[in-house]
Formats: sequence, structure tokens, C-alpha cells
Amino acid sequence: MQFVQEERKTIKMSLKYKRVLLKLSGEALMGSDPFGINRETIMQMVQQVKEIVELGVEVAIVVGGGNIFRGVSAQAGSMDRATADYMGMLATVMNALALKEALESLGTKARVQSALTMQQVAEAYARPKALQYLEEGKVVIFAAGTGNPFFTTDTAAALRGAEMQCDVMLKATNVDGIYTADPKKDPSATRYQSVTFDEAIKKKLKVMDSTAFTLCQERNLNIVVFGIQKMGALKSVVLGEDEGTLVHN
Ligand SMILES: Nc1ncnc2c1ncn2[C@@H]1O[C@H](COP(=O)(O)OP(=O)(O)OP(=O)(O)O)[C@@H](O)[C@H]1O
Ligand SMILES: O=c1ccn([C@@H]2O[C@H](COP(=O)(O)O)[C@@H](O)[C@H]2O)c(=O)[nH]1
Repeated sequence: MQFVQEERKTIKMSLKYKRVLLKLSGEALMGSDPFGINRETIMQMVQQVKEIVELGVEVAIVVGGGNIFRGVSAQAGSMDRATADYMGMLATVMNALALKEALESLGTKARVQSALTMQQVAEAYARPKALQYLEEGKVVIFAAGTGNPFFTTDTAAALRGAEMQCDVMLKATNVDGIYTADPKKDPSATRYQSVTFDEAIKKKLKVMDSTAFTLCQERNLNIVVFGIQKMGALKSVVLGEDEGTLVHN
């Protein structure tokens, strides 16, 4: 017992990041299913979150909604864009609730705060309360993006990451970093170990939208894009090991 505690203390000292904003892709939650939430996949993800919480990392999460609905998707058809975006935000609330349940099933305390008020379902977003939860070691899951249409959850992640004074934004996705081109479309694309914000924006690297990149750049909030499918990847990132792609000023 004493040995385990000592080991944790040593690891805590060697953490590269002590407070992180983890952006979980909605699409990554589908696993190999065509839509929705794959149970095995979500459990694998929360297992990784639990692992870093136990190392002493404070974790805030923004989850996407692409596994259920996107305002710009074909499903939205000719629907009014703002209405479709509100549907997309509601999709992120479902993912947030599923994540909270999954985390708590492993004994990791978590709270959901929503940018759209729905008091029967989740707490409303309140910055001081969220900061308090983080200091108490609870995972805070931010649902409903920014609460405004015409944005994405990547931008919500940049916003909450800056508000929560996180050391870094970790974009967990289904690719293992940023490539010279979309690796799903161009098999000859190669992965960057690091890239500057200016380069990422100039080269239009579509792994994230430019509003999110610009906000992170302005707030000096570095980003690490990495693949969440690989077990232990999240821990490697917070320990500062060579994992994914670093985006910096
Ligand atoms: N240059 C690039 N490097 C890496 N990935 C890229 C690049 N260009 C486009 N992509 C694509 O970006 C996607 C990563 O985004 P992700 O799935 O996290 O999207 P998202 O819109 O944030 O997710 P969601 O809406 O599901 O939360 C990958 O599916 C990848 O194919
Ligand atoms: O601030 C926000 C965040 C999201 N939306 C809508 O939700 C969907 C799902 O988010 P993803 O980032 O694509 O996972 C998005 O397509 C928007 O329709 C929003 O309107 N505002």
C-alpha cells in the first residue's frame, strides 16, 4: 500500500499536464457501430480517464455529438440550420450522460454541466462550481457545446479549456494525430509530431475547425491530437511521452 502511494506521488511529480480539457469525439464513441454509443468503446475510454484521474490529473471533458446528430449532416437535410444545431447540442447531452454513468460505474466521480439549461437532466454551466469540482478531483463533463448554434464542440472545448485554465487541450479522436492530409482519404499522408497554430490554420488541416484553432492560439492553450483507441494513450500524453501531434504557438 505504502509502495503504491509512493509510486503515485512520483508519477504526480512527473506529470506534464495537471489540469486537462479532454475533447472526446462523438464519432469515436461509435466504435465499429454505424451510429450511437458502443458499450465496449465507451468503457475503454472511461477506463483511460479513470487511469489519469488516479494519477492526480484534474479532468474536464467536452464531448462531441457526431455519433448521433450534426447540424451540417445529410440527416439535417433542408432543416433550418439553427434548429439542426440545437439538435446537435442535444446529442452531446446524451453522450455526456452516458459518459458520466460509465465513469461512475468504475467508481470515478463525475458531474455534468450543460450550456443549455435542462434542470431535470443536468446542472447548468457555472464556472465557479466547475472549478470547485475540478479541485475536488471530480471529472466535469461539459454538455451542449457552447450553447449557441453555428459552433462546434471543438470550439466549446477551446472555450471551456481557456475558462478552466487548463494546461492543455487533448483532442481524443479516431486518428492518431494530425496528418499532412486527411489520412482517411489520402493513405500517403504523413503524421506531424508537432505543428504550429499558424501552419495548421494556413494549411487548412481539417482535423479541427479554424475557430477552435484560433481561440486556442489566442489563449496560448496548446493542443495534443491523439488516438483514443490505443489503450494507455491518454496516460502517455499526460506524462509527456511521444504520442499524437502537439499544436503550439
Ligand atoms: N489533416 C488531418 N489530420 C488528421 N485528421 C484529419 C485531417 N483532416 C481531416 N481529418 C479528419 O478529422 C477527423 C477528426 O475529427 P473528429 O472525429 O474528432 O471530428 P469531430 O468533428 O471533432 O468529431 P465529433 O463531431 O464526432 O465529435 C478524423 O476523422 C480525420 O479523418
Ligand atoms: O457549440 C456548439 C456545439 C455543437 N453544436 C451542434 O452540435 C453538433 C455536434 O457537435 P460536433 O462538434 O459536430 O460533434 C454540431 O454539428 C452542431 O450542429 C452547436 O450548434 N454549437
